[in-house]
Amino acid sequence: MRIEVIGGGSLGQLFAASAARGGAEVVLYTRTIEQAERIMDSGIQVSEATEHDAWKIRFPSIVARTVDHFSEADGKLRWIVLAVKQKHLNDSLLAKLQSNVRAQDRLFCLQNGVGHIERLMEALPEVPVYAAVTTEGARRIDAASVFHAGKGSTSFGRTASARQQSSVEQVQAEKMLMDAFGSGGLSLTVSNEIENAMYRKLLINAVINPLTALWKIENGALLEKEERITTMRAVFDEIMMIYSAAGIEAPLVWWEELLGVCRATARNRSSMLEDVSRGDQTEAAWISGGVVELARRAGKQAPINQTLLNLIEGLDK
Ligand SMILES: NC(=O)C1=CN([C@@H]2O[C@H](COP(=O)(O)OP(=O)(O)OC[C@H]3O[C@@H](n4cnc5c(N)ncnc54)[C@H](OP(=O)(O)O)[C@@H]3O)[C@@H](O)[C@H]2O)C=CC1
Ligand SMILES: CC(C)(CO)C(=O)C(=O)O
Repeated sequence: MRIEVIGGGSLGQLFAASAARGGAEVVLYTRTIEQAERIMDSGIQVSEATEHDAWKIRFPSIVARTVDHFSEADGKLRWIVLAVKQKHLNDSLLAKLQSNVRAQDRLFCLQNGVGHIERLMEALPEVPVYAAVTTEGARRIDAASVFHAGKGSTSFGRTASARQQSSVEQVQAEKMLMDAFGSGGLSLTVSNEIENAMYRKLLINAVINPLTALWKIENGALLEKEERITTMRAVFDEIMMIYSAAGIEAPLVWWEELLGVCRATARNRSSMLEDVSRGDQTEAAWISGGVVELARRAGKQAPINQTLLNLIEGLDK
């Protein structure tokens, strides 16, 4: 089996290096030639937070090329791990996928937020598209090294509109993927309710990310002031109202779980705070904007999430 990872950032380096460590044949596609050459020369180093340890994976266990070399598979089972950000999923990358990804391939999408799975399924109607929801935390150090900041797990599955009776090939392909990543140190499980995981993660990101980015605080600091908790609750309640109108099952215990994520990631700077601090485009359009779109489709308004989106986009360069 071959695993091809598109995007050599934080998650891309972690997933590519882990799959290679687990014995899969791995190709990592980078945006720049400099990064591909650097990885071919020195490999990828992964620093583990928990083990105070670092490990390295080198050519020939891992091959790096620029994304211009991404092409059709040679008939072998191929998983394509899409590890770019939402903003990178532009027409040019979609066209590249349309030209080179076939029905026998499988697409594994790690993006936070919503909207991308529908878009990919529409662009690639023959291809099995899997949504992946991960609690792994990774931070790119440089072109060839990554910090595995938080050890988590990843659920993956096909959304209801695409889910069919599992074929033997599908079950085998999913098992091979789980085995490869499992041997490399990443825990993956197949989920038959991936939407539930996606909407739970969307809610967590839609509350934590814009507020931490606007207030310029670490995740744990959200719990330090009454005004912050009251604001979080207002965003949470609006999303729960929209989920209910959209027919999305969302238990109230998600509030406690959200507070738990703030505690568990207390010293983290959210990805949106990081993007805003660097002056980069954020994923707000697919997070707060994703909530606004869900509301629109359910015939509801989302004034709080719309305002958060405007505030964040107003900051963007
Ligand atoms: N990091 C994390 O811990 C987590 C991230 N996620 C989600 O995963 C997704 C990826 O996040 P993350 O890894 O942090 O993002 P990064 O910004 O670290 O990585 C994205 C990478 O994609 C590369 N890229 C952009 N366009 C292309 C292209 N056309 N072809 C090939 N490579 C390209 C970028 O290259 P270059 O640097 O050269 O521009 C960059 O290296 C996001 O949607 C995020 O929300 C989810 C959970 C946890
Ligand atoms: C869970 C959380 C909020 C952790 O920081 C995250 O996913 C992010 O920063 O994007």
